[in-house]
Amino acid sequence: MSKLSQFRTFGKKIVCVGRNYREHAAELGNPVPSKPILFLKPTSAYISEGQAIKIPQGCNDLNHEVELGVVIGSKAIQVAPEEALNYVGGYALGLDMTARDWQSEAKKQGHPWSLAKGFDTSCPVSAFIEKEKIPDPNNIDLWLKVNGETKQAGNTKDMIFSVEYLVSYASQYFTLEPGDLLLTGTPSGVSKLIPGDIIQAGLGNLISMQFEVDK
Ligand SMILES: CC(=O)CC(=O)C(=O)O
Ligand SMILES: [Mg+2]
Repeated sequence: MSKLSQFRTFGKKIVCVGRNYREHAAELGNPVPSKPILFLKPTSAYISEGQAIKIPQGCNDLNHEVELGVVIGSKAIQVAPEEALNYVGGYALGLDMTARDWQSEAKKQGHPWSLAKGFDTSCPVSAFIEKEKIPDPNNIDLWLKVNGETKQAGNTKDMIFSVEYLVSYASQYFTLEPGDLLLTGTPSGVSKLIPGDIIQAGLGNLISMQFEVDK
């Protein structure tokens, strides 16, 4: 195994978990899942601070979803939950930007969520966070404000599936590689954004970030 403490970067595939908080599943009228719901975003979805979030053409209900991101540090293939944290290289804060109107339509039609979740700029991320700075990823606050008003305030202790379980589960199906990002699902409070909105989000007192929705 590589030296995880030397791992500093990310930017490869984005594996996302859906409905990992009961209150978020409830606010969208979705059932609580019995196993993790996984979907992917393309690497073209990444943006970092200083870049604007673009509302994709034709979307009328762009939502924010603040999420703990787990950065994979070494190749993980079918790892057990007990071993899973050994494959984590660090963390990041991520936004799973969602075209909610497109997602609702896709759900009705039984179609994939790729456009609703994977459009350009749909994955704003913070800087890399050292693994040692988050001794317990299953108990950390995450928050999001829009134009200074708190919209989301949660804690990863309310996740249905733990970080260990999610890394293990995803690794049963996808080889997780160094630099991959696992977004662990959003707490409740998602809301509609409009051009010019300023999003601020943070992970405990560790890190915060700001993104503007393109005017
Ligand atoms: C309903 C969703 O959009 C699922 C999702 O991404 C989540 O974080 O939960
Ligand atoms: Mg999400």
